[in-house]
Amino acid sequence: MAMIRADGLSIDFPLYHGESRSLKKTMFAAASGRGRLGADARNRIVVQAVRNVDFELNSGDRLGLVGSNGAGKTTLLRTLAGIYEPSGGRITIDGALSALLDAGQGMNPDLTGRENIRLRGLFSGLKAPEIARLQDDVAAFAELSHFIDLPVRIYSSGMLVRLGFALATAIRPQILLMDEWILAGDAAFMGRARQRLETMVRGAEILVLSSHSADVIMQWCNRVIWMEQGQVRADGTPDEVLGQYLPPDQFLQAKAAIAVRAETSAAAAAQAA
Ligand SMILES: Nc1ncnc2c1ncn2[C@@H]1O[C@H](COP(=O)(O)OP(=O)(O)OP(=O)(O)O)[C@@H](O)[C@H]1O
Repeated sequence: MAMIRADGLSIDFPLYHGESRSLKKTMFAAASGRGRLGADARNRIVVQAVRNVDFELNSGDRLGLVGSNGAGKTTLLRTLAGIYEPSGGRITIDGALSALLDAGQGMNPDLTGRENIRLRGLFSGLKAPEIARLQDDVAAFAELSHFIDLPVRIYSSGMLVRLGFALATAIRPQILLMDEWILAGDAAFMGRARQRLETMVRGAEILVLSSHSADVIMQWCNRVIWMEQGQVRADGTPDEVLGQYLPPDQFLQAKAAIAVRAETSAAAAAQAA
């Protein structure tokens, strides 16, 4: 069973040369009222990107992170991925984790798509027949046709997203972290990506997704944390949290769009039956 727990988690970024008295003054003045700058134990000025955050996620939780620019969503994801060390508090993670934080992350741009898949398979300890299956699965899902045998550096951003997503979900992680770059995929890909993710999460895994799109959060998540200035402002179901986070008209619009989509797919399923 997968699990993630954050206890009193804080992440500070020191601002170098912060010892300078005039810079300190300027920074504190610039931040007055926002409360995002502080000083660490060595009296350096720090940006407090995440402050005292607590949550626990268990198998089946699909968490959406929302909040304005600079709220701390990406920093939180990167810390869960092990890229940043907490400055305070702790994170406990139980389960194999895969992070999709940048399109092209972990890929060698000079290798072809197929070679990159092979590399990832080798890195994950797979044997030759398993790597061959992985290559088939990823190539089929990413639908890159002949581009799969061309260097990744010539891929469009959408192609890179398709390959990255297919790869990250092919070697079934128990915990998947995603930043919103996945939205660079086109509508048809997004539909297939959601299905693949739903199958994965139905197998009792955990998803953490940061996005500015209420639509995506409503479709993909069953829990939402609203972050502001590095802190948790609200934590609950998508309806509870997005109802507070979004202006009323935008919330109703997003709900209506989801309802229409559900009706359309139910009608399509009935027709196919
Ligand atoms: N490497 C860094 N060095 C210094 N400050 C940083 C660094 N990374 C992020 N920050 C600061 O931490 C705060 C949180 O940034 P973060 O990128 O986590 O926000 P976000 O919620 O993901 O924003 P957005 O929606 O714009 O992507 C911001 O004030 C940002 O300037």
